[in-house]
Amino acid sequence: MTVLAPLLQAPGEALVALDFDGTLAPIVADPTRARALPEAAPVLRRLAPALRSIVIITGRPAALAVEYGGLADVHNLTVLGQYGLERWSEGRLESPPEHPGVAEARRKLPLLLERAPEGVHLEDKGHALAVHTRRTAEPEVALERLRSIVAALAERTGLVVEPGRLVLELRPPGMDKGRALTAFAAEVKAGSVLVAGDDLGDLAAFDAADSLGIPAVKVCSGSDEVTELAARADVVVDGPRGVVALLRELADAVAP
Ligand SMILES: O=P(O)(O)OC[C@H]1O[C@H](O[C@H]2O[C@H](CO)[C@@H](O)[C@H](O)[C@H]2O)[C@H](O)[C@@H](O)[C@@H]1O
Repeated sequence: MTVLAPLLQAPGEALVALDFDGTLAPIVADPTRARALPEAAPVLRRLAPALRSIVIITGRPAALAVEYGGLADVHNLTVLGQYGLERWSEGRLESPPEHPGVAEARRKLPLLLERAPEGVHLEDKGHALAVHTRRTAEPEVALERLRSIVAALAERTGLVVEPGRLVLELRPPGMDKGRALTAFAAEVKAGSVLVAGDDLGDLAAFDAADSLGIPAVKVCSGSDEVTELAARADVVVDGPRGVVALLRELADAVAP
């Protein structure tokens, strides 16, 4: 029996919740160059009318995920960006005022990173700041060295640290992918859910899927970098290509 069986009982009530980087878009060294696989948008366009809804829950700014995903013309799609702070749907973006701690962290981080290993780079997402180590000579070592510096700054600025794939993000508290998924599933009255992710931030969405009280399928977009999700997933697929193949299998079943 296919792992998709819980959704196939009543596809019109099914919610598909997807992460972006590492799930729809292959991981690359420069975050500005990440793009969803070209097959992703067409399969979502095919799937969306047959399902209750599709939601992308990402650490990216919502508008950027739409742009990098080529998703602007996918209807019945909502993008919850910045771990749920932002919302994009049908071309409309809702974004809250900036947390004051972000401005303070933005001012202080450059000085704190002055002695960081060569290749550490800062991504300013407006509502959050991401410190990346992927482009350093020893990314894991660099990440460990920066952990306490970033944690101390989070403490001083009222932000929280969101760890991810060779990245430490400083972002506002109060929202995460689990809360975002729980609220969205209730809003659309989902009768079943498929949730797919690759990174530590997606664990909260896995937890939420298990607590919704509806049939849930947890999909790990597998990688050598993060192993925690595989242990919790119903199925592990081969990175973004595997995720898109699974979505195509779903589309073939519900929107032939
Ligand atoms: O929730 P997501 O959609 O998975 O976004 C999480 C973070 O993804 C991005 O960083 C990751 O992907 C980069 C591009 O492939 C890669 O270079 C980096 O090492 C990864 O951590 C993004 O840059 C962050 O802003 C997102 O929050």
